[in-house]
Amino acid sequence: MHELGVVHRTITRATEADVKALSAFGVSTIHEAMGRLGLMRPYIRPVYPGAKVCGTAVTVLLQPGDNWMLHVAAEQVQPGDVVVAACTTESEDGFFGDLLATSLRAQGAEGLIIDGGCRDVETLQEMDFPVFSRAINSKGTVKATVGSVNVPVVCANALVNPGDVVIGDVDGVVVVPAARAAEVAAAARTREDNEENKRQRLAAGELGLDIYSMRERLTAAGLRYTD
Ligand SMILES: O=C([O-])CC(=O)C(=O)O
Ligand SMILES: [Mg+2]
Repeated sequence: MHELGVVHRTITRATEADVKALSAFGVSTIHEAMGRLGLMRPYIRPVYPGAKVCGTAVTVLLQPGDNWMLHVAAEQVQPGDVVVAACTTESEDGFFGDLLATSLRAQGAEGLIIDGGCRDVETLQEMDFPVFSRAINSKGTVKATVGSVNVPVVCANALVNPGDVVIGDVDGVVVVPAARAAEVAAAARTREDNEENKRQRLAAGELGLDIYSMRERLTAAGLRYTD
């Protein structure tokens, strides 16, 4: 976030196997499985219903109202990447639309996460090119000031290093450090198996109060029942 005017061409991506393992889980499960870390702020939303993405981060540091670096980033994309664009300060301009989506897809990108605005949403939906953004905004941008590509960025409150795994769905966007990807995928599997057991018991009418042995602690906390 502090290096301006730099493109790192060599990055270490999480392995394909780890990305595939994480892609089986939702954002909420992954965020819990990694110790309630890695979540972007909830103002980042899918631009159309059903948008989902999972892949390795190519990071972009944008300047406000300027989308030059997205064109620079397109050249660094490899199949399976997700472009993650942060900005040096808050900006909700429409940095991205269907032309850039066409370019990113041609390079193999899976989607875009942007702490800024996005436009051409109807076409993005037709293309099924998933974008998660902080705004939908027609306002155009210029190409005048350099930022960086593949530097560590803070995007909507989450630290993203190039090569990390980013997962987006209707619940939000979570970032898993490349070095933790296998461990987090295993923890997510355990968590999901455990949830399936709870789901069945709750559906059968058992109460959370009993499944989680809450009664004693509630009494100790001073909860009283009256008839
Ligand atoms: O071209 C731009 O500045 C952004 C856009 O609308 C597109 O990529 O289609
Ligand atoms: Mg456009």
